[in-house]
Amino acid sequence: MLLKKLREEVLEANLELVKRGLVLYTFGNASGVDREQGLVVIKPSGVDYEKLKPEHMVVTDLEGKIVEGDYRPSSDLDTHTLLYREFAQIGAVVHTHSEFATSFAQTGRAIPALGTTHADYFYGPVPVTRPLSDAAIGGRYVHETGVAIVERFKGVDGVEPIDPLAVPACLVAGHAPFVWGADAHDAAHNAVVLEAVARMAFRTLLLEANPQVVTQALLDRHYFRKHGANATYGQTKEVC
Ligand SMILES: O=C(CO)[C@@H](O)[C@H](O)COP(=O)(O)O
Repeated sequence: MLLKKLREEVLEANLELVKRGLVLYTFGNASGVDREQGLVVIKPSGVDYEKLKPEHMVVTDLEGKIVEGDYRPSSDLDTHTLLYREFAQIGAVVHTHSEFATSFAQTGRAIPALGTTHADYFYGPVPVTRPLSDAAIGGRYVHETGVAIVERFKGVDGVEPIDPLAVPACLVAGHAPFVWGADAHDAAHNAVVLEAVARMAFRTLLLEANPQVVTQALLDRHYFRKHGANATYGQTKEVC
């Protein structure tokens, strides 16, 4: 059985989504990548989380071709593999339907950075993709989802490019969040925090107080603590 340790890490990340209430039934998924072997381990499609075991995970190459597995890979495989190909420094991807982040996604709204909790994890608003075209619905929806995320971070159509290491999440308009990290544990952790900051933002905006968008200094506070005082925003990325 290939990649035993990575399978266990990806399983733990999938179960963390359930434990933290970010998914129901078989919703959502997690995957991890072994960059040296160019292999992805992803959750099987439609299998109850209670029954999931490391040996149920599906192993594919970076193009999504199945290398080892008795189950169908997650239906979101194309999005995961595209993100691995385009965001060369990420080690894992998580997709959830967590309630507050999904509410922002369903309204096509980015999650604004309204506090230090947000700023400590996301170097600015958590963006939302363009709406996916009707042509994308159906067989190509999952692929188009990945394309829309990558285009948003590359700054296609004149929007500001975003460093995926500085903002490890994106809301898919009309759908839900995709989140990533250095490894499966980190990606799941970021997904949990994303839901927490989405909930805080939702309630802050409801209070209709004059939300204090965090200052550059607050964004920098954690970013340079995490990436080093000499880091330069954007240079930590290998995104083409
Ligand atoms: O977003 C969706 C469906 O809208 C998927 O993420 C499902 O929620 C989980 O599908 P599998 O990973 O079990 O194929």
